[in-house]
Parts: sequence; structure tokens; C-alpha cells
Amino acid sequence: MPEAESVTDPAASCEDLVKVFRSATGETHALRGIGLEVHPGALTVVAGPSGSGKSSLLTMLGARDRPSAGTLTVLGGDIGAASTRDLRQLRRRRIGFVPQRSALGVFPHLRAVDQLRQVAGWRGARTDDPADALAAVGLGHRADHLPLALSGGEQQRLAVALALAGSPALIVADEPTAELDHANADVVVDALLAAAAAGAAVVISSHDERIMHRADRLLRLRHGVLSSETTRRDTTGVIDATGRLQLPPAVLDLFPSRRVVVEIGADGVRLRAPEEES
Ligand SMILES: Nc1ncnc2c1ncn2[C@@H]1O[C@H](COP(=O)(O)OP(=O)(O)OP(=O)(O)O)[C@@H](O)[C@H]1O
Repeated sequence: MPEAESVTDPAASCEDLVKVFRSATGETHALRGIGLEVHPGALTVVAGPSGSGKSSLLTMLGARDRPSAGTLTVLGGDIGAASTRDLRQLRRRRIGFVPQRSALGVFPHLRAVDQLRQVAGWRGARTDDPADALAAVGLGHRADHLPLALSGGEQQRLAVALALAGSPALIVADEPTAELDHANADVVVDALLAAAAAGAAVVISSHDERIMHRADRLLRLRHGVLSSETTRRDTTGVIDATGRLQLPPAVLDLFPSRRVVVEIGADGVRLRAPEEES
């Protein structure tokens, strides 16, 4: 897989990204044409109601699934075109991933400290101190434990430590604080922000407003499309490839009849509800 990206390139980007799941009972369109970029040095949070497509999107950004249509580039590689072997290498060496069921993100038969050594080794970082990595997620006292001896929240924090081990270029975590209390959620977000500050591109999904407030960039999904993008400076609606405009939820509330008058003037474009005086 070509790895021609430069330091200023997005770590991951997609255009018109579509994911359709097919089963005996029919098709589910989980993602309906998404365009976005994930940047190094920033924490991007993906939010949205249950079923809006967060896991489907993160699974693909983590190079664990291929698009049904559209383009997806991760760390310079075209995910739709890459061989299974190339994808496996990319994931192992350069992407830290925390699955939604975090127990699936740990190795059941290895002590916590040995798991960290193993993963850091894959990423060419054999000098990393596993004790530091465990301490960073508040698990310093669990180094010699097997996952079975850890609580659900501790397993989730171990999965985060493994995703961070060896400083991968891209870290993708699907609801990495879902099983944690506020204090431990803050510890995990601190660790993810530290990785971003060190240059990684970090993208996580979350339902937690407190975590959304800590994001450098907040992307909201609705019914498989991107509905808004909020940075520390502003909130923008999203126009898809066919020209449909997705308004941020707070703005949508201003259009109760779901109709909009578009006025084009010398100063720019104004959107108003038909009920509103022009
Ligand atoms: N493997 C699959 N096979 C069939 N349908 C699927 C599959 N995975 C997800 N879906 C469907 O795709 C849609 C999006 O699911 P996804 O898990 O991406 O949403 P989500 O926003 O992560 O939801 P949650 O917050 O509940 O985890 C849902 O309608 C879901 O039922």
C-alpha cells in the first residue's frame, strides 16, 4: 500500500462514503454519503443518536471494513483497493483501535503488561515502558492481571492503553468511556488528548456531552449523514455531493415547518422560515 502522506495531510479522509449492510431480511444503509477529514494533532469526536452510523464510520476509519461506495483514504492508503494483507499490516503497525465492545480489544490470555509489550513491539516501539502506559489510564496496579480478573471498566481502560501503545499515527476509539464513571472517563480523555498533543490523529465516538465539550472538532451524524461540524471557533452545516444541506440541530429547530426560503442578496445568502417576515 502506498504511504505517500506528508505531515500536513489528513490522517484519514473520505468522500461520498457509503456503507450498506445486506442480510436475509434486507439492506441497511448505515452511511449515506459522508465526506470528512481527520487531522493529526486533534481530538475529533463523532456524536449522534443510536443507529446513526457512528460505529460503522469508526470501523472504516480504523481500516477494519471497506466502503460499499465512495472513497476512503487512511494514512495514505486507499482502503477500498488495499489487499487484506496490507490492511492487516496497516492496522497492526499504525492504527490504535478500541472496539465498542472493549473486551474484544484485549488479549484474553496475556497479562496486561505483556499485552502492552506485544503491541508496542508490533509498532516498533520496544523501548516504551508498559508500566507508564498502564499508569496513564489509572491501571498501574493491575499490570500483572489477566483481563478476566479486571472489571468491565478496567478492561476498557486496558483497551485504550493498548490503542495508545507505541504512539500510532491514528487512534480510533468507539465509545471508549461508555463503561466508566466521570473520574475515569476524564483520565481516558486526558490520555487521548495527550496523544493528540503529541501529534496523533485521534477520533472517538461518544454520547457524553462532557466529552464533546473537550473535542477540538465535533462531528454530528444523523441517519447516516453528517449533520454538523463544530470546531472550537464555529459550527457549520454540511452540504452533501447532491447539494442537500444538513443544518445543525439547534438551527433546525428554527424551521418548524421544515421549509426554508433562500434569499440571495448582495451581502450573501440568507435562510429564513417561510413564517418569518422577510
Ligand atoms: N453488521 C451489520 N449488519 C447489519 N446492519 C448493521 C450492521 N452493523 C450496523 N448495522 C446497522 O447500521 C446502522 C448503523 O449502526 P451503527 O452501529 O453504525 O450505529 P451507531 O451510531 O454506532 O449506534 P450505537 O450508538 O447504538 O452504537 C443501524 O441501523 C444498525 O442496525
